[in-house]
Amino acid sequence: MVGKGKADVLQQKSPAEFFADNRTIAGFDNPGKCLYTTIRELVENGLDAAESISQLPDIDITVEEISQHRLNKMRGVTNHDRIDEELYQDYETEGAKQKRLAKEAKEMERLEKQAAKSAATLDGKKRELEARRAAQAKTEKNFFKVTVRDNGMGMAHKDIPDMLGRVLSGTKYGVKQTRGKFGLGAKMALIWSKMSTGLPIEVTSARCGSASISYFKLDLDIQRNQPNVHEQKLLDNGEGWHGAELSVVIAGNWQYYRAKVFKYLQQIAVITPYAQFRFVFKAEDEKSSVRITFARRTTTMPQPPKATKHHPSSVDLELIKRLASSTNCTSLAAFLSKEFDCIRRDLAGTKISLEMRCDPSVSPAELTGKQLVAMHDLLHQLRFQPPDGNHLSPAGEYNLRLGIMKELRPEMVATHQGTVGVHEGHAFVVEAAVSVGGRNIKPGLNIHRFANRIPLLFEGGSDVITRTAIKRINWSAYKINQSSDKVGVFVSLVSTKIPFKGAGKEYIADDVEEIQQAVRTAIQQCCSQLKNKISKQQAAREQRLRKKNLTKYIPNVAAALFTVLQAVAERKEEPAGKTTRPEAEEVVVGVRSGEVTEPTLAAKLQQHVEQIDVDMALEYQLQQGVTEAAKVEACLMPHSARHQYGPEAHCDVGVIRRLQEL
Ligand SMILES: Nc1ncnc2c1ncn2[C@@H]1O[C@H](COP(=O)(O)OP(=O)(O)OP(=O)(O)O)[C@@H](O)[C@H]1O
Repeated sequence: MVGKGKADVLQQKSPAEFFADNRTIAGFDNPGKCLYTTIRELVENGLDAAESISQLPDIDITVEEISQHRLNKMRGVTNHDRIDEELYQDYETEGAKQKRLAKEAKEMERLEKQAAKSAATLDGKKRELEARRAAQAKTEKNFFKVTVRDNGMGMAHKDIPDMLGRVLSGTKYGVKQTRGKFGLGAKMALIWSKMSTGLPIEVTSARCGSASISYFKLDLDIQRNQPNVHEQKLLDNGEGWHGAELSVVIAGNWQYYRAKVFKYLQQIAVITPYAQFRFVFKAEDEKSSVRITFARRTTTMPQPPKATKHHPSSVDLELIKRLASSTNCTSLAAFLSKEFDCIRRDLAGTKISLEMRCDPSVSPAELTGKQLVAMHDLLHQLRFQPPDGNHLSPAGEYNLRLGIMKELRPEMVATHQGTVGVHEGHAFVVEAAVSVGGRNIKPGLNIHRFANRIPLLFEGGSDVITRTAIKRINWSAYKINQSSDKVGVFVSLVSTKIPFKGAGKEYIADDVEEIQQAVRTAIQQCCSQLKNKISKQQAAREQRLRKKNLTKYIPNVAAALFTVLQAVAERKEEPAGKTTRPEAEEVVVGVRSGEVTEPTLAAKLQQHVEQIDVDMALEYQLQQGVTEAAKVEACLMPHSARHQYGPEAHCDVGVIRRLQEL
C-alpha cells in the first residue's frame, strides 16, 4: 500500500495567501514595480474618493527614502556592525575588485575598437551592456515610506480595518465606473509591506462632517485574511478635515522606476486636469530629493459616474440567484423591472413571466433552481434596449484637450468622443485625441492609454489601443508620417466593465470586436480633423520655402540686372532698327540720373516677391472656396441710422461696400 505523501495532504489558501504567493497578477512583480504600483493604487483610491463627493481632488504623494539603518530602528531591530564581512553577498576582496575593474576597462577598450569598425555593433553591444546593468538594477532594492493624502470622502471608523486589512473587500463592486474594482490594491501594498519590511500600514481618515479623525495602525493576517489592528484612536477634527492619508513602508527601487512614476503622474495629470498632484521624493541625501507639482488647470469636473443596475444580457446564473435571494421585491414582475436595467414594466409584468411559464406574482425567493436557470437562458435570448451610458463619466473632450495642451504643448490636437457602445451588456465610451508636435515627444507614434481614467503604462504591446493605432490605422491617408512625425495618440475607454487582462489593470484585451471598432473610429475621426489642418500647414510651409528661395537670389539678380542696365545706359545710340519700350526707356533714364540703383532694384524685386506671396495666398483661399458662411461683414466706420451703403467695389475675394452718410 502506498502511503499518502506530504504533497497529497489537502490544503486551503486564503485569498490573501493566494495574492501574496502570486503578487505578479496584481502588478507587484519586482521591488521597482511594487513601488510604482503602490503609489498608483493609493493615488487612484484618492481620486475615486474625491470624485465620489464631487470634490476637486488634491492629492499629496510623498516617497521618503529610508536607509537600512533607519528601517531597523523603525522595526526595533538592533543594528550590528558586521563581524565577518566575507559572509555577506556584497563582499568583494580588494583583489577581486581590482580584477573586476580591469575586466570592465578591457571590455570598454574592446568596444571602442569595434566602434571604429562598425557603429552598429557598438550600439548593439552597448545596449546589451546597459540591459545587463538595468536587469541588475531592477532587482536591487531600497526602502521607502509611501504616503498618499487626499481630500476625498474618507472612511467610516468601523470599516477601516476591513477595507484595508481584508483582501477582496471594498465599496466598488457595484455596476459603476470606478478606477478601483477588485478590492485588492491597497491590501496588496500592505501585503508587500509585510513581506518586505514587516511594518504595518498607518491610516488617518475622516468622513465629511465628522467631529473626529480616525487613526489606525494595522496589518493583515495573511493566513486568515483578517485585519490585525495594532493601534486605533479617535483624534479631534477641529479643522473639519475630510479625506484619507495612507502610509506604508516597503522595499522598492526608485532609481529604475522613477521615470515610470513621473510618466504615470504626467499621464494622470493629462486625464484629470481638474486635480492637483503634489509629489515629493525625499532622498536620504537631500541633493537627490525631487519636488514636482502638477497644477490644477480647470475646475470643470466630469459628471460623477452613477451606479446603474445590471443589464439583463450581462448577468450570469450565480448573479441571478444572488439577486433573487437578496431582493426586497415580493413579486417576479417587480423583481425583473426593479433589479435590472432596460426591462420595461409591461415586459416584466406579463410577457417575460409568460415566457418563463411563471406567475408574475410569485416571490423571487420561491423560484426553483430550474426556474432560475430558465430565467437566465431567457434573459440572454430576449431583445432588450442597450444600456444608454448616462451613468458613465468620460473625461470629456474639453478636459482631454486641456490636459494634453498643458502637459505636452503640441502644435495641433484633435479630439473625438465616440457614441455609447455595448459589450456583454455593459455600456462603454471611447474618447480619443491625436496630437502632432510638442515637447518631450519622440518622432513616431507615442501611444497613451487610459481605462476608466487610469493611465496604463505596462504591457502596451498586447493592448487593444496600441494594436489598433499601429496596425489598423492608415496614417499616411491623413498626411501623417507614423515614423517621422511626432504623433501623440491618446485613447481613453470608460465602462462599468473594462476587459482588463489580470488584476493589475495593465492592459485591455484586444479580442472584443466592439471595443476594437470604437477605438479605431475614434482615432480615425481625430485624424480626419487633423488632415485639413496638416494640408494647410504644408501649403503654408511650401509657400514660406518658395519665398525664402526667391529672396535668397535677389542680391545676385539685382546686381546682374543693374550691370546690364548700366551697360545700356552708357551706350550713346540705340542699335539701328531697335525700338525700346517706353517703360524700359524710363528705367534706363532712371539709371542715368542715379534714381535707379542696385539697392532700389533689389527693393523692387523684394516688393514683387512679397506681392506674389499675397497673391498666392488669395488664390489658395479661392481654391478652397470662399463660401457664403465664410463671408464676414466688416464695418470700417460706425454703422448707424445716419449711414447707408454706397456703390460696391467687386474683386476676386470679396465685395467692398462704401458707407455714406445720409
Ligand atoms: N483614500 C481612500 N478614501 C476613501 N476610501 C478608500 C480610500 N482608499 C481605500 N478606500 C476604501 O477601501 C476599499 C478598498 O480599497 P482597495 O484599494 O483595496 O481596492 P479598490 O480600490 O476597491 O479596488 P482595486 O483593487 O481595483 O483598486 C475601497 O473600495 C474604498 O472603499
